[in-house]
Amino acid sequence: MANKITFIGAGNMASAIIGGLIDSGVEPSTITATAPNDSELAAIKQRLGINTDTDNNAAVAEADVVVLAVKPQIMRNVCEALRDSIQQQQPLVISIAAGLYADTIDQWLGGHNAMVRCMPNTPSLVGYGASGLYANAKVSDAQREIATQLMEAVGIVEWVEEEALLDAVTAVSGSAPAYFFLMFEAMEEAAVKLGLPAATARRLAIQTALGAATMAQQSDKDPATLKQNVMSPGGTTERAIHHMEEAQLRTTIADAMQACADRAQAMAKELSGS
Ligand SMILES: NC(=O)C1=CN([C@@H]2O[C@H](COP(=O)(O)OP(=O)(O)OC[C@H]3O[C@@H](n4cnc5c(N)ncnc54)[C@H](OP(=O)(O)O)[C@@H]3O)[C@@H](O)[C@H]2O)C=CC1
Ligand SMILES: O=C(O)[C@@H]1CCC=N1
Repeated sequence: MANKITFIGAGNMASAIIGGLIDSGVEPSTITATAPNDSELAAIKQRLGINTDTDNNAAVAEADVVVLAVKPQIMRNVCEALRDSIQQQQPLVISIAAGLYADTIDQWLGGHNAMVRCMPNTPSLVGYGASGLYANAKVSDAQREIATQLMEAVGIVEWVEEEALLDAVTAVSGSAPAYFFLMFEAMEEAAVKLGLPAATARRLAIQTALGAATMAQQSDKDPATLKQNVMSPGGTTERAIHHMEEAQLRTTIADAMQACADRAQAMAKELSGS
């Protein structure tokens, strides 16, 4: 693992990764996070015991790895203000921003940087993250290994060799925790209509998702077979699944994921000015 990691931005995604890193045994004193707002930083410092700074340049000065974790829309200003420090320090730069090309960020940072683009997701907080990674040509094998170790500390890692595939990663894992949370909301609402107390419904739905995910992960059977094993002929599950297929749930999911990937691509074009 790298000696010193600095996160530029200390919001939802950065704090999920930092929380996961600390739980996996990374020493909090080796991590620094920045944000413009002192009170937000005080809370994260107290909760996680890491270093914090409102000065991005100072936080980069001794970093081996700099994780860019601000919103895509402000990335340009943040990077241009960091250009001299990054050029001097030459850290491995990892951007977690959706829809921003490695080349675009590299240019904003002055060029010739070792850049990894990472698409993580928020379950990193609990060690169940799923991250897609892409490296530009400046990234050495040793730096790839550092990026792998960093993100494996909070979940699984898949490398892609074509940057455009990160848009698909965004659709299948980066944004996808929200799809499952929507499913929990919908199942809870429906179960309440069926008469269950909300808290009971929520517990049952979440535990069932956990069980299904764990089975799908551990079993040598594919999801279609596992689904079939729940569907007794003429029984209850068959009726529910038939309803979902009739309502074109698969098409809805495919369209939603396409919209997600399209949005990532459109953001990259808008924000790079191309
Ligand atoms: N949320 C998610 O599930 C995922 C997010 N991402 C990517 O992660 C990035 C961050 O998203 P998310 O964590 O959700 O966003 P948040 O808004 O939660 O976090 C952004 C952080 O950046 C800070 N910030 C704002 N301006 C500056 C600045 N000039 N210098 C340093 N820090 C600054 C914010 O501080 P303040 O609050 O004070 O403005 C905040 O701490 C985005 O690029 C997004 O695309 C990727 C995958 C999943
Ligand atoms: O919604 C977004 O734009 C970010 C990127 C992936 C998850 N959240």
